[in-house]
Amino acid sequence: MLRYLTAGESHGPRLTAVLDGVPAGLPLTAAYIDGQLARRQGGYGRGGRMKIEQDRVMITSGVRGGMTIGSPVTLTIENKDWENWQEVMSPGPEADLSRRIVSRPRPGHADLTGGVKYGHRDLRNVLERSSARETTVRVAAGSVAKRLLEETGVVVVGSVVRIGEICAVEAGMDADQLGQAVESSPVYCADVAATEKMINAIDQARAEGDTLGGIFEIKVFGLPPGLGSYVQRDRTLDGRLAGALMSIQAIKGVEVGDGFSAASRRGSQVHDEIFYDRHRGYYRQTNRAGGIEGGMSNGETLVVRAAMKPIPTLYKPLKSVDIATKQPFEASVERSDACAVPAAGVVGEAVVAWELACVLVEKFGGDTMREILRRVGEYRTYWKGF
Ligand SMILES: Cc1cc2nc3c(=O)[nH]c(=O)nc-3n(C[C@H](O)[C@H](O)[C@H](O)COP(=O)(O)O)c2cc1C
Ligand SMILES: C=C(O[C@@H]1CC(C(=O)O)=C[C@@H](OP(=O)(O)O)[C@H]1O)C(=O)O
Repeated sequence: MLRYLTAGESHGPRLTAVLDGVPAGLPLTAAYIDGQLARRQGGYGRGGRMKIEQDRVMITSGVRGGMTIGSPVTLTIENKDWENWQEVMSPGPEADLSRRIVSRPRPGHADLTGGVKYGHRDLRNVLERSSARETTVRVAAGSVAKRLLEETGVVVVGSVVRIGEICAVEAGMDADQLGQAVESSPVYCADVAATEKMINAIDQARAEGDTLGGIFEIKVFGLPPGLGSYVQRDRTLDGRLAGALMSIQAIKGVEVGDGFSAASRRGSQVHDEIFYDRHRGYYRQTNRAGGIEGGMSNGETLVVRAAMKPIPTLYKPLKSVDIATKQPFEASVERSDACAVPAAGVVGEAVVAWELACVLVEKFGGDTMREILRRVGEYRTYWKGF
């Protein structure tokens, strides 16, 4: 069984993840994880914090000589901003808790409800952990899953398909084409014409003190069929993926395949007819189901989308109430992202990769990559001839 926990505050010294159940014999380097971390930092629309951070992972257990050894993998990432926050954020008695107190909750953030729930009158104790800074180490964990999937021939590619009102046109590219198009775009969008409009929309929102949300899409190529299950509802692959994507800060909707639009069409216009070819095995001519039927991968490309709300911290003030004075105020903001949909897409890849690695390891078992690869190969042959 694969599992992990993360820890760390946004302005604390570092973020940590401990990954348990990673099979032995997986080639893994810090450089590979750093590449994914850089992608998360790179998307257009980020604020001042990304100019301070240069995320790099330290692997402090579970890997020797570039290869996992089966014991827990510990990943840590430093917060460079910690230097500016030591007096406020120090875990020891020397911390000056009277400085930078937050008593003004932001609408749309965890501040107010988190403060009441945990009894914090200084809402900093809430925002430090609710912050999406935590997604840094989730991307690091997801990178290990991505590596595992790559070894089995599975490729996960995320792309931005909407920023605010600007929508990208579906391009129908294969894994390589899509990956290259996305990587070369400042907003990780495969549609070149839409990209420019998206950048303009972000710039305009920022100039007006406002923020933008959008939609990213994750496609997974080469996934073996039969991952997930229909036999218990908490084992359904779509259920697990939706939960993982919804757990990302500011994600408010998830759809699989045609998702919400399928609700308005007839069954004959929605379901993907089944065909068989001796060389290809079972296949579909359409993929409206997005590669999942009955809670299991069905061998077609997996397609999931997630909708992100606009960033809640606005330069243009929203009304709120100071919890110390109970007086209304209009929030003042030090810094914030204007749009983080491209970054969220990279986080989306990571959480999807993690869930897929979990169900793959559940189905094919094995303490070693060698066992997993052999079983995946046998299963793909079995499926074709079934
Ligand atoms: C990559 C990323 C960056 C984010 N950056 C900010 C930010 O700069 N300011 C902000 O207020 N919210 C930001 N958010 C969103 C908040 O973290 C999120 O809205 C908040 O934790 C409340 O959770 P909820 O929106 O899921 O209800 C970001 C989210 C992601 C995924
Ligand atoms: C630090 C990251 O994102 C942060 C997520 C975030 C929030 O409220 O979620 C608020 C901002 O942090 P700060 O208040 O320190 O500027 C973002 O920069 C990151 O993605 O690495």
